[in-house]
Amino acid sequence: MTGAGAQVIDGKAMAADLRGQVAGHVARLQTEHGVTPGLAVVLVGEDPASAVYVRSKGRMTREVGMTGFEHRLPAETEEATLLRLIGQLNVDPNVHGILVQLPLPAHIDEALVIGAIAPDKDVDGFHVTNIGRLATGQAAMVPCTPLGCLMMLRRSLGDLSGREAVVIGRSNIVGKPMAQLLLREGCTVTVAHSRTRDLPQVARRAEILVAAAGRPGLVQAEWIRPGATVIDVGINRVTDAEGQQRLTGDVDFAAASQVAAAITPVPGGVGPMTIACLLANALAACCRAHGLPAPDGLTA
Ligand SMILES: Nc1nc(=O)c2c([nH]1)NC[C@@H]1CN(c3ccc(C(=O)N[C@@H](CCC(=O)O)C(=O)O)cc3)C=[N+]21
Repeated sequence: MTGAGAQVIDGKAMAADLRGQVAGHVARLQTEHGVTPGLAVVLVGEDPASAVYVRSKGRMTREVGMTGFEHRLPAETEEATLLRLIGQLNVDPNVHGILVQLPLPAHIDEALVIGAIAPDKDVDGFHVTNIGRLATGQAAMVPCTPLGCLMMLRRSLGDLSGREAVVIGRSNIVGKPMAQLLLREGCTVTVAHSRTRDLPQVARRAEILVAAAGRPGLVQAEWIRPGATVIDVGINRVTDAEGQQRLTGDVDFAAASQVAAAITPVPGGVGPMTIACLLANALAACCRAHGLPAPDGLTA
């Protein structure tokens, strides 16, 4: 079962397709209801990697026909100032989704800031209300990265129920909500992390392996059960032997491809789907704000 070469799940193409569907719904909302979804992105500080994501989010927001609002605040912005801005965005009828780019500077309490976002505008799905809704099976705004991963898994495997899933990583933004989503799909879910004993052996149980540890090349070929579907959430900036900066995942892609049945690449896998799901969440938030049902199939 090895050596055949895994099917590469094309996140870039899936994301373009999803954005196309979002654009269709945005156009329909405009003609039938005179409503344009608005997405506000707040960036505090000058982190260059963050600035790149904010720019591509802004471009794609406009490409699908939504209104993008960008708020760039200096790194020394006071917490109270940021909270005041969120308060204004919460009541702005033209803003249906709010994303505060993380991480925030150390002097700002992230939990306080996320908690200040109106849950129905929380397109990241980070507010405790949305996490609680997800965990109890209520309609929730689902975090974009796990949502994108789920869509790719469904595309690759169809029904996920009864599958053995292992998530490596227990972060609030990926590992924990990913585990909740897989549980909701009927998977048997193990959440492994840096303290897990014999991580390779635990990983080898997985028919579905989600690597979200933030450690470049952590997952080796021997960690993978033959025929597994591998989702690589890692987006690590590394310097290669020639001194070139490049992006690499948490999985040793070349080696893993010889064992897995299907695998996502980095770049071009989870990253583009994350942004497309953000737009899908903003569309859903806009629909609900106007008493309309969120379009089927675009969210979880
Ligand atoms: N509140 C909040 N929500 C986020 O969703 C959030 C955040 N904060 N902080 C930063 C991280 C990072 N993130 C990425 C999204 C897409 C790509 C992406 O599309 N990457 C491309 C490559 C881009 C490149 O070449 O740099 C790819 O993987 O193919 C990367 C990173 C969202 N984040």
